[in-house]
Amino acid sequence: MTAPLRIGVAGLGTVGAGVLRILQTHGPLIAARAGRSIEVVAVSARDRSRDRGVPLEAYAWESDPVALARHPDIDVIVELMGGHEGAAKDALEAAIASGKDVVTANKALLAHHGQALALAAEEAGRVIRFEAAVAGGIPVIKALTEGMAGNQMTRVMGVMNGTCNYILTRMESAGLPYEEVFEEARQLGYLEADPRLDVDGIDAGHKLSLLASIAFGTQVDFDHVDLEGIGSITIEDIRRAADMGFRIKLLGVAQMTGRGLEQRMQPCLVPATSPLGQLQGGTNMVVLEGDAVGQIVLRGPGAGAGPTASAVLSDLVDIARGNRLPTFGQPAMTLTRARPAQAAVPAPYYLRLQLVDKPGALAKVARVLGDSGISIDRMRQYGHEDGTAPVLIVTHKTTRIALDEAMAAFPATAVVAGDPVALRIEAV
Ligand SMILES: NC(=O)c1ccc[n+]([C@@H]2O[C@H](COP(=O)([O-])OP(=O)(O)OC[C@H]3O[C@@H](n4cnc5c(N)ncnc54)[C@H](O)[C@@H]3O)[C@@H](O)[C@H]2O)c1
Ligand SMILES: N[C@@H](CCO)C(=O)O
Ligand code: NA
Repeated sequence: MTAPLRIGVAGLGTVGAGVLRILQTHGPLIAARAGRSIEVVAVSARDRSRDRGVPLEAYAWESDPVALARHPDIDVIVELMGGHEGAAKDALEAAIASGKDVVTANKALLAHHGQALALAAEEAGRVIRFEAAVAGGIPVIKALTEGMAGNQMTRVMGVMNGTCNYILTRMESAGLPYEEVFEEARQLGYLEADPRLDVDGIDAGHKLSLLASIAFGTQVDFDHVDLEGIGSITIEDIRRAADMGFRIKLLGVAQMTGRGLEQRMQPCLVPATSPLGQLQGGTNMVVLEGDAVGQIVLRGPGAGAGPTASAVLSDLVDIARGNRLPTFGQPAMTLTRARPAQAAVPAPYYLRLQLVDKPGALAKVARVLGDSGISIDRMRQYGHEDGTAPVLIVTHKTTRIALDEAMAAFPATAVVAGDPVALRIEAV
């Protein structure tokens, strides 16, 4: 058998401990598959004494992750610390500079510095692999980079933040408001240390930007992901959308349009009967569309020790086998800088308005929409409450610009109470 692949693990939290557990329990199985064993030489974390439920005695301890990255007896650094600056970035750069391959679960770091790190790795003849960083245990990077290598990709999309999907589906099933379910998610330990990463769509946006790079051969461009979180989604909209046959999801969509690369991570309505509409709880789903194969739907756990470590192991086995893929599916120097699309491809929208009970109110709203070139597909009015009635409108395809123009004109009609809600309906 070939010499073992020697690894150093930086970060021994949920994922790091999960990786050690798999290596400790499945060592022979993995060695048989990889053609060589994977041996942990040294580990690093902040607190040496903490009980992680896995024995650490067999490994050397490095208190400094950068020193670990420079360790002379290590071939691969597995970075599981997190954060897009500081220790994680320093450790990756040090690893590459000292001739090591890298496996990481750190979507934030790659979303911010992916292109520079990929260039540095390729110049040094090293690889960076990050299956765990996007949709955790779902082998989506592998599917895209290898399984779909013969396709011109047309669209990638998905629900890639389990916490947000948990919150939205729990609001619907328990009939609870956002604030209450958010608190529940916090108590269950689902939220990132900074919950804005989850609920503002940032974490999912990081993941989308990485998929978009591979799918479209473009440099990672997280700054141009159009981000909108789930904080303003109300139980009322979840219920009304359900009445019209939809579910609300924090959905990421990336597609190359005639006007440039569109990247969006925002709450959208999807048909309740579609695979995305059916997705419950903390599960992730990624939809990959290629011109030759059509649509592929992948569903599975996007977080947690086992699923995320499973993805890390897949990268390690690849490296052990000598499968040395470019970071983003093609050499980093050949990735183009995408022109960001200024406006999203037109789509139908869901509009919820609180209409004042006056003769001709509906006609006034319809006129405003018509004046902005928006045509109505379906409409539903509910019973009056306190002199106003909720009205739901599903439009035909329109642009967000036209919709914003119409919404800006609503106050002048004096028949729309409060702020209207507009959500895009995604064809999935
Ligand atoms: N937890 C998940 O389900 C999940 C899923 C996908 C991706 N990820 C990613 O995996 C990475 C790790 O996540 P986690 O949930 O295991 O985190 P965690 O907070 O449980 O563990 C982080 C570990 O890194 C160590 N660490 C952090 N900063 C350090 C520093 N400056 N120096 C030395 N050690 C340091 C900590 O001591 C700890 O052992 C992150 O990038 C995260 O985004 C996590
Ligand atoms: N906070 C993330 C963890 C996995 O990246 C989620 O909820 O999906
Ligand atoms: Na993955």
